[in-house]
Amino acid sequence: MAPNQGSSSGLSPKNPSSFPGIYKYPADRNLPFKNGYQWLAGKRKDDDIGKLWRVYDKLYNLESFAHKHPGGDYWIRLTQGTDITEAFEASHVAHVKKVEEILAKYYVRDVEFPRNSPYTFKQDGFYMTLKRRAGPILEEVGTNSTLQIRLMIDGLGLAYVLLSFFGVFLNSTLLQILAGLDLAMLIIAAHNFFHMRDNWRKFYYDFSLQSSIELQISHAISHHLYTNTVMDIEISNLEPAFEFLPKEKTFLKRYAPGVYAHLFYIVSFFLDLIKRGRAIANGTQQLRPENLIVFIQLAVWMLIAPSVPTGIYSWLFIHAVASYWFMLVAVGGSAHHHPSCFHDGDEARNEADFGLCQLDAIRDRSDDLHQTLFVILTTFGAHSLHHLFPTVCHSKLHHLQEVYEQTLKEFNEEFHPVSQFELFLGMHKQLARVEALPHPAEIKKQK
Ligand code: HEM
Repeated sequence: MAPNQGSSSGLSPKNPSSFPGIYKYPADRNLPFKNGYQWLAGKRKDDDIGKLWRVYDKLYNLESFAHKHPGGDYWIRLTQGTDITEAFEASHVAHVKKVEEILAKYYVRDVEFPRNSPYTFKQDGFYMTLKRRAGPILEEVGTNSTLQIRLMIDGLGLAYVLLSFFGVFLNSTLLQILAGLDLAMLIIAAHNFFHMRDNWRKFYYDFSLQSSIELQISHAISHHLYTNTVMDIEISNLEPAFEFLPKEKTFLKRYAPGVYAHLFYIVSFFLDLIKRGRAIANGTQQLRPENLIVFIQLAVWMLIAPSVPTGIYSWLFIHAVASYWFMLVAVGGSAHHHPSCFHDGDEARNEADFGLCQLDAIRDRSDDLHQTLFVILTTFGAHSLHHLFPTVCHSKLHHLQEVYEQTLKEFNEEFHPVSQFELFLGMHKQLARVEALPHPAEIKKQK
């Protein structure tokens, strides 16, 4: 199976990606109502390694290791039958030697065909150099959450319970709006926790109509590891409403989202809930206990509200506010959809170093360096460092700033942050963009 030589001319089944590395159009990419589990099933077809796990060009049998995995058994179980090279490298920054020694114990055999991924992890490349520098720092300060950040998220959780209770009980629109905003901030904070070593705070995510395990697949495994490529389900899930990849688009596709985006943000969580219900009903997804949290909320609110219809209305209203604010921050002001960010279809680097490709697909916010941890935690801040080291708690990322800047300098790489307002405008410009960006080296020359 020879890799297809991709080009910058856009996407088609024959030429699926800017990266020569992606040589198959992702299986089931365009399935309607697709969820993360179906994305993984598509990846299993593409990676084509049976029931084993692939890391680089070796296959491992991690079946008996899953329950011993310090990061949580579900990462291993979910990814059975797939190439986990990106997940393996990006998840383990401290104690790398120990992790590699454990992996070696589960070796089965070599694999003969190339990885269906564009990314490289050369030892003298940007990412592995930075990782080697970050390792000892993280071994000293730890990767886990601090008391301060735990108090922040628990405070948001408590505030949500109180605001929603009194908002529904008193039928107060103001308190319900505050509850919805608090819920959106709570789940953005919970996003930090579902990336990390297994911990219960990830379940704060399930206080909303979204689901922590679904996001662990669609966000942590798909979006984080294949950012803005055809393999990023956060891109394909929004299509055809939002077409972020640069390619031929009708006038409506380019400009109409500016009109309906805000309506979409309001209903987005409800669409996710309907999609989950459908997937559970047709057996492509299992009902999990945490999926019931939102229905328990509904039942309690129906009981404490002045009337049953008011309880139902309050539930719809609070989740609509949460959906709107979350989507506005996550999509409307996303650090990935500025028109200067790489999107599949743009010209790719010749050497697709994993870390540099991540950075090509991100624009940091210019004021993040001066922001409080609370703002970083509740607005997807410090995005570049978070993408490079997703399993490291946001409270520890600042320890890596110095080696990050030093390594960028040594590799002669610069990534200019932009303001939050530019990110909001940029998202609409990216939707309208049909021209491919030139090669990153060309962009640098033009600056
Ligand atoms: C889908 C692939 C994988 C994912 C997403 C993943 C995720 C994680 C996460 C989130 C942590 C906690 C990191 C931290 O606290 O710094 C972790 C730790 C760890 N993982 Fe994995 N992992 C994966 C595969 C593997 C494999 C294949 C092995 C070895 C066979 C492994 C061995 C370990 C070990 C030993 C630790 C503890 C490291 C330490 O002490 O800091 N993981 N993993």
